[in-house]
Amino acid sequence: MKIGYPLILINFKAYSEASGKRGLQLAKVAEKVSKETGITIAVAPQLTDLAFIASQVEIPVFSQHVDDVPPGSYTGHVTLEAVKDAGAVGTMVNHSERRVRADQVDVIVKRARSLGLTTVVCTNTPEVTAAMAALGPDMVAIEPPELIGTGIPVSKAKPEVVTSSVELVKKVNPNVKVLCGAGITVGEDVAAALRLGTVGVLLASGVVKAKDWEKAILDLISPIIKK
Ligand SMILES: O=C(CO)COP(=O)(O)O
Repeated sequence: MKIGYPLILINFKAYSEASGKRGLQLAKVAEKVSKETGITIAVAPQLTDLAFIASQVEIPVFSQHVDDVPPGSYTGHVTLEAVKDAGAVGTMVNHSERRVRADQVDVIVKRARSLGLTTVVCTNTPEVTAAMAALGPDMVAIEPPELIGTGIPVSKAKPEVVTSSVELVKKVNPNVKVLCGAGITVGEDVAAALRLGTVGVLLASGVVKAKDWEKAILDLISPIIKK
């Protein structure tokens, strides 16, 4: 499954609005808009819904988290192999709501690469973004935790955090793509994020909690749809 840029990655988190059947409905809406516009819209459903959703849509599906353990006697853990078997194209790592240690990120990124899985490592400051970029993920997603869920977009409230993250990643590992997230809800927030040098956004409540998912997604991508 090809991931194009700019990328819109919708994190369903543990929101009841996007779990079970509703999660599939939202993924189908994302797929519809992606197919109609040619913009890559990826989804990160709850783990319990991942395999079912991945089997029903032709857009990239990510896990929200994985553990740094191999298959084996690890009760309650989530392995990279399991999310790959479930149909995921990749995984988020170290989200501020599901932090893991840097040494675990290192193991996960290396093992994901060997399995052909795409990694999006979440970070909270430019310095942490640089450190995580050094581990060689496919993407980093800079998300100041204090803005998450506020509707106050990082790309407008803290543009300097985004630009310094982009600049540091260019220095440390220019192969790593930079996303940003936290408070992103409308097209202008996405346009601002792209102007700051990112190649996409990671978001949740602006879509998951919207009354009209299709309208919310179309608004988000309105600045990037080929005129
Ligand atoms: O945590 C986030 C995405 O992973 C951002 O959340 P919001 O889009 O709800 O601010």
